[in-house]
Amino acid sequence: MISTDTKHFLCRIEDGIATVSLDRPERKNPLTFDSYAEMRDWFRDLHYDDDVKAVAFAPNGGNFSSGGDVHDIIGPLTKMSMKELLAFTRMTGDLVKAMVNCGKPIIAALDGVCVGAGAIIAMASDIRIATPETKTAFLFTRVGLAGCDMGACAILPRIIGQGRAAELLYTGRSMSAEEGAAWGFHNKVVAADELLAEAQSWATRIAAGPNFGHMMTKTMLAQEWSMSIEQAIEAEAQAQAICMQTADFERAYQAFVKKEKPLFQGD
Ligand SMILES: CC(C)(COP(=O)(O)OP(=O)(O)OC[C@H]1O[C@@H](n2cnc3c(N)ncnc32)[C@H](O)[C@@H]1OP(=O)(O)O)[C@@H](O)C(=O)NCCC(=O)NCCSC(=O)/C=C1/CC=CC=CO1
Repeated sequence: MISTDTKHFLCRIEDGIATVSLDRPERKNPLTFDSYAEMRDWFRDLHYDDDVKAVAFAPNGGNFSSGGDVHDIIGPLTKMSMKELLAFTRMTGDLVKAMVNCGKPIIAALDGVCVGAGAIIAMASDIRIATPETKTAFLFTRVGLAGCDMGACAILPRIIGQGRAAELLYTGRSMSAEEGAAWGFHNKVVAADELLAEAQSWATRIAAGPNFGHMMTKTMLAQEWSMSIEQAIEAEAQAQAICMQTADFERAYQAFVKKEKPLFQGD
């Protein structure tokens, strides 16, 4: 196992899975200016890291994240110029872009508090596993802001539908794990003591697949929403043709012929 902890979050890499978590459990893991930027840079770099095939984004101390740090961020924001404010809001949006553009599937393990920017990180992940105690709230309106933060109005309706997204983003109310599962936000709900193993098991299963193909799937999942069906079919034709030139595609064929299970290597 390799430990690549950063200044603001914990990171362990084992068998191609990076398990990361925010590291301020005593405050339920809020994000500071620096931790947003560090995480954005980490996801940007991860796209090019061949040692990591998938990410498990874990809670710490029973909570996922309490969102933007009220003392480090919310206070100072009230005194900033428009130029400084825009630099901040663009930087936070860049974290979501980095997650979406990173070609590695991200499995979020959500427990306890998952609010504000924490809910956004959950939303920007590919798969979400929760516990019965998980409470997810896009509570931006509760701090006097618009619900449309970091791409929420584009991404959340795709996951749970426009009406439900509107409800959560206008009211800032908490979505329970049960509701999240019924609405398609949570892929699965498990007991808290099973959560991390469950998320890592999803990550391991996905990492054992054709990683180049996964990168294409992730890219297409993100990009095809703004395409016509014709454009989407053409984009997938091109993506799949490229995948047909990979060694993993050849391996799958050879394994089928030999009646074996393919061992994908991501090339
Ligand atoms: C609902 C809560 C998250 C949790 O409530 P509860 O379980 O009762 O726990 P508490 O006792 O309130 O909290 C434990 C201690 O942690 C401190 N704390 C909690 N949240 C934060 C935070 N976000 N920043 C800093 N510190 C936090 C809390 O003060 C306690 O410490 P003490 O014991 O020393 O007092 C509840 O805590 C809560 O509502 N927290 C605030 C949530 C919030 O408003 N988050 C920010 C939303 S906005 C955002 O996420 C992002 C942006 C980015 C983009 C643009 C603009 C703004 O913000």
